[in-house]
Amino acid sequence: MTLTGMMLIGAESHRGRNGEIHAIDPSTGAKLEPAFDGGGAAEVDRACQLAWDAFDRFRETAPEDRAVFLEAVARNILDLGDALIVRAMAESGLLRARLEGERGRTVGQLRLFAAVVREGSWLGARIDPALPERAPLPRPDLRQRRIPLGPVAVFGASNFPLAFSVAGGDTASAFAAGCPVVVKAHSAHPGTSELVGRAVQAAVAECGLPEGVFSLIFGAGSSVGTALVADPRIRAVGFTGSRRGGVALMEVAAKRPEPIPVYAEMSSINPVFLLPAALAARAEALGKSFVASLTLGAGQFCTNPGILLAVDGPDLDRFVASAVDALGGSAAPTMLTPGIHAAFDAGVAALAGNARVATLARGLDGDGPNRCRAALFATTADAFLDDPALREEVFGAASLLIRCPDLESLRTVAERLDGQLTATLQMDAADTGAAAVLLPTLERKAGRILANGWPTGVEVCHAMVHGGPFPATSDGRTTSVGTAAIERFLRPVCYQDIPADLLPQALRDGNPLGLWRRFDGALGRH
Ligand SMILES: NC(=O)c1ccc[n+]([C@@H]2O[C@H](COP(=O)([O-])OP(=O)(O)OC[C@H]3O[C@@H](n4cnc5c(N)ncnc54)[C@H](O)[C@@H]3O)[C@@H](O)[C@H]2O)c1
Ligand SMILES: O=CCCC(=O)C(=O)O
Repeated sequence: MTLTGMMLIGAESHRGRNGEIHAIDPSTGAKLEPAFDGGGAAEVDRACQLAWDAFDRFRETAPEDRAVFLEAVARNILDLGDALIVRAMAESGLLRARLEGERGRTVGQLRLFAAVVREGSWLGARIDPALPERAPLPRPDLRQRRIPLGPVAVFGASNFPLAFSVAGGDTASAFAAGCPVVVKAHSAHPGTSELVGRAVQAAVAECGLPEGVFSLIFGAGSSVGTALVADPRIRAVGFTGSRRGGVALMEVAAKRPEPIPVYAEMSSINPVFLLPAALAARAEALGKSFVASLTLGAGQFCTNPGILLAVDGPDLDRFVASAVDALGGSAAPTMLTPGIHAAFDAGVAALAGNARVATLARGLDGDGPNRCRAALFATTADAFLDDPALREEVFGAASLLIRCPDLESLRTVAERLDGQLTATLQMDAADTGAAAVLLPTLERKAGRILANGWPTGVEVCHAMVHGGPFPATSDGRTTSVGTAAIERFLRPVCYQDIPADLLPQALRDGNPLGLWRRFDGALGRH
């Protein structure tokens, strides 16, 4: 497929007039062709109107039809073949194996949501039949199902050009819920976005859905994103990116005459607790596996282990020696964009220049622009508690070890942490007591708690939580990965004494969709 540089507004390919966006190959610094047209208020208005016009029809598509649509998107992405991988490699600096894996995750995610849509429990069907004889008052017939919120604005993320972008988890879960989607493409990978966007656009047409189910808009800067979130026809937002960007969009959404939910995944330093017995038993192995997680994909994961906490002593010294050795020999991969590389270098320079922080190791330098030289720093619990700057995310392969005098201080530091996507315990059986003391704190701080693993690499499944209290996300009640992500885009409606032929299929007598429903309190296929 030849790239055109045009936006996709419903079924049309559309030329924009608001400047040009060029992808940059971060491994060379070279501009990539073609130029992509920037959109503006006119494109936002048209895409939102089409999305609104499509909403009532799309939300009442039969579960089977919506599932077939999600599967068509997955198939069309695979049909793009190697051209998609080659373009994504050029635009992101990510390696082929990583992007092929990410494509598998993206397609698998779409198919998983198709299965969820077919299964139907997301409809949350409940029926409390009328009790006309009840005294002192009769009960009316009450039936509840969940309906989609309306058109969703999705912001593609720079660090997962497939799995968190145009047809990534936000889009898949919004489609599954029955919401049309308007994507604001990330300017780091416009070609990848156009390719995937065309795959989605074709699926909409193949499935006979209204064209406004999907649009894709480009735009440098903040104006397109701001206009999209402010548009009254947009009813929810999915975002993965910087804390600054996410908070700005939360403010736009909150100031609307009708505020809407923003599901922004923003900033997390993912603490890892190295508990004493685990350190005593396997400090060297932990040092190596930590560096493997830290340097994966140049550390450009929101789940990257950005701080380590441990009780100081000889076992921690063994961990440090092993980690320093592994990190000192780690190559310098290309980062996603010059801006992300500059932010990483600035964050590392700030830590290196902090009088209460020691630089333990730096990775190898690399030839070429935008290289990520991994970094490991150390500080004390007191310094960490005193200095809020030490709690900020440095996006990339940088981590800070907090040497704590004892387990009590480990817990004090844990209590001071901001909200996190993950918290990890490296523990052996003899650490169970210490872990049990930390657990209530970690539950309050994080969306996912791991034992003896590393936080990078998020499973897409039913039990996953990729979320957490602010600033990890804007709304810690939800997840952006896994099938529970569909919940973000639904709301309940109760039908009281509504005549049978007006009821939605999900709530009709005889259960025509064969759903699991809660009937008078009992769950079953009633
Ligand atoms: N949490 C994560 O997973 C994650 C992922 C990628 C980047 N980041 C962080 O974000 C930094 C910048 O990277 P990025 O470009 O991917 O993220 P970003 O937040 O700058 O941009 C993400 C998207 O939001 C839009 N946007 C940003 N600010 C906006 C505003 N004020 N109003 C309207 N739209 C706005 C951008 O145009 C882009 O489409 C990185 O250095 C890193 O610190 C975090
Ligand atoms: O960067 C955010 C997502 C991280 C992720 O999905 C993973 O670690 O697999």
